[in-house]
Parts: sequence; C-alpha cells; structure tokens
Amino acid sequence: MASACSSSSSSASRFEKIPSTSIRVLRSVESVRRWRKPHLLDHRSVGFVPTMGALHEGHLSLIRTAARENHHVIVSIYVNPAQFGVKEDLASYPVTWEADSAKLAALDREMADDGANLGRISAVFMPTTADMYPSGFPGQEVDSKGSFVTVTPVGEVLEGASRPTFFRGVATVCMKLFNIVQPERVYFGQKDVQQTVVINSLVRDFMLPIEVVVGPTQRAADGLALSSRNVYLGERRRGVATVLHRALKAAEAAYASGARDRETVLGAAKKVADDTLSAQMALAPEKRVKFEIDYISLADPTTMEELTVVDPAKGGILSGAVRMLPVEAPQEGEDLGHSGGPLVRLIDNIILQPS
Ligand SMILES: Nc1ncnc2c1ncn2[C@@H]1O[C@H](COP(=O)(O)OP(=O)(O)OP(=O)(O)O)[C@@H](O)[C@H]1O
Ligand SMILES: CC(C)(CO)[C@@H](O)C(=O)[O-]
Ligand code: BAL
Repeated sequence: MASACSSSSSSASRFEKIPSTSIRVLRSVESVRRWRKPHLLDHRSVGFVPTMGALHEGHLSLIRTAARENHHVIVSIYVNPAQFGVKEDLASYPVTWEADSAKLAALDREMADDGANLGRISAVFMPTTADMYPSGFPGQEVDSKGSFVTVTPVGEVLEGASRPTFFRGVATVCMKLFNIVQPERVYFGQKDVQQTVVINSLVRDFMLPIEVVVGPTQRAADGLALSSRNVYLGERRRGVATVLHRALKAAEAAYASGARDRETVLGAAKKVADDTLSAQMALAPEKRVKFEIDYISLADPTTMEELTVVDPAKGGILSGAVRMLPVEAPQEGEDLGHSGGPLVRLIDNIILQPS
C-alpha cells in the first residue's frame, strides 16, 4: 500500500504532506510553532479541531465548520493516554492513519470546490507522548503526580464520576494543544457535551483568547451518534446500540409534551431502556444483546448538576452512558467488532433548549 505521507528533498515540497494535497503533516511542537507564526503576523485566523483520529463524519463536520470561519484549519490526531483510566481501552483504541489521511484529503478537495469557505485544511498535528509530556508521562492513575489542569466540580460528575481521570486528562491535553496551536477558534462536538462544558470553563477561567464553537452531533440514519468506538460493536450489538438515543428521545418527548419534573422526564427514558432489555432477555443467548445503563441524567446546562425540575427559561441537558456488554455465545464467523468486541461504553445527549 502506498505511504499515506510524502516528503521530498525538492525545495517546493520539503515539508511532509498528505499526498496530492497541500495539507502539512506536523509531528513536533516546534514544527507547529513554525507553521503558526506567519499566520499570526499576517492576521490569518486559525481554527483548531482536536481529535483522537479514527475520523468519521462527526469530525469532518467540525472541520467543515472551521473552514467556513477561519483562514486555516489545523486538525490534531493524538490518542491522549492521560484521559484513559488504567482499565480502559487505550491499548485497543482504533488507530487508522491511512484511512484518516485519505478522508482529510477527500474533504480538502471537496472544500476547494466550495466558494463559501474562508480556508481549507492547512495542517494535521500528530504529536508523540514524549512531545506532549516533556517532563515525562505522569501516568494514568488517579493519584499520578504531574502538571495537570483540573476543572471542578463540573469535571467530577457524570462522565467524571465514571471516569475519574478523564476530564483532568482532557483539560490538561487541551491546555497544551491550545498553547501549541494558539488558535482563534476551537471546535468541539456536542456528542461529548460535558467535555464542551469543561472546555468552556477552562477557556473562561484561564482567560484564554479563544472562541469555543460547538458543532451538532452527527448521527447514523437510525439515530446512533457517530463515535470512533462504534467499530467495537459488531453487527449484533450495533442493532441494539440505539437504545440510549431512543431513551433520550423519549425523555425529550415527555418534556415537549409539558413534563418538567425529573421523575416524569427521566421515567420516559428508563421505560425505553427497561423495555429494550426485557425484549433482549427474551431472546436466546446466541441472539441477544445485554447492556447496562451507566447513568441517564437531567442536568443544568452550565454546571451539569442534576435538576429536579427544569426551568424552561434555562433548559437542560439530557445525557447518558450505556455499557454494551460483550456478546454471549458468539457464533462461528460472527462479526464481533474491532478487537474482538470488548465491552463498549457509548455516550449521547440531547439539549432541551431554553424557551
Ligand atoms: N457524532 C459526532 N458528532 C459531532 N462531533 C463529534 C461526534 N463524535 C465525536 N465528535 C467530536 O469530535 C471531537 C474528537 O472526538 P474523538 O476523536 O474522541 O471522537 P469520538 O468519536 O468522540 O471518539 P470516542 O468514540 O473515543 O468517544 C470531539 O470534539 C468530539 O465531540
Ligand atoms: C478533545 C480530545 C481530542 C482531547 O484528547 C478528546 O477528548 C476527544 O477527542 O474528544
Ligand atoms: N470523545 C471522548 C474521548 C474519550 O472518550 O476518551
């Protein structure tokens, strides 16, 4: 297979680029700083899309938005070990640079034909952990020592309660990435809604001169939120993985028909989850899918604190996490998903907009 990157000694192309594109591949902090400086001096705006790779339409939609609003778009691809708990899926997290670079190249070509864009994809930043943690990687433990950014209490609830090192890892790596790239704007997906609240707090509380833009959640036709981790599901679990979205939609419908109290709104979601599980448990082990709801929450949009009643003037955030358990009695030749179909934890949310 052809290499995904090219570099040549000719002066016109002495920089590593994604083949047949002008997208620079930057692999060190120093190279990003060198790339950034002339744009700063020329007052050309930079939009930054941080990712962990395994790119899908969710990521691409953020890049499209960034290209409309900035002269240059830079995407980072870095699987940050500090945000994975020791028992989480760091080792099996999908790494798909060949496919990612092909998607970036195709998107860049598509954007070149669209006159509404201010910029295109100028660079992709792919640092190493040694680059990102110059004093040495501090480790993934809750009590690891090192230079960390913590955003509490919002980072301690919901995803932060289930994944105690997660938001410390996210806030720390984002602070580093923001300092390296120095973007005017950063682009995050609503799919990770609590992450957007944490990043907004980080930017506000540390007076970072950055605008945070949140893009809508991109979904498959049946409503499942696109996620790099969906590749773990395999066919059997993929069919049932919509349960969280369907549960949240039921809660949204209860709110839309006038319910304001937590019990009624979340009760509608719980019913969908319970009914779906009962239907699965009625099936034979080689057909069924088991899952556990980690949480379903109705929270305040700025603090993520649980609400007992929604104030329609403020709205709320319905969010949840589901653990799709490994399939029972796998059949010969069955598509179990990436890495043999381990337990997959998926998240999703719906915003109840203020009226
Ligand atoms: N379906 C989606 N719609 C819009 N944005 C998304 C979607 N999925 C991810 N993003 C955003 O893309 C950025 C990078 O996310 P990341 O690389 O972790 O992808 P992911 O699909 O969320 O992966 P994972 O499965 O590990 O959660 C984040 O801002 C995230 O919110
Ligand atoms: C923002 C991020 C790239 C930080 O590693 C990650 O949490 C993600 O992909 O959502
Ligand atoms: N999109 C969130 C990254 C993570 O789960 O680690």
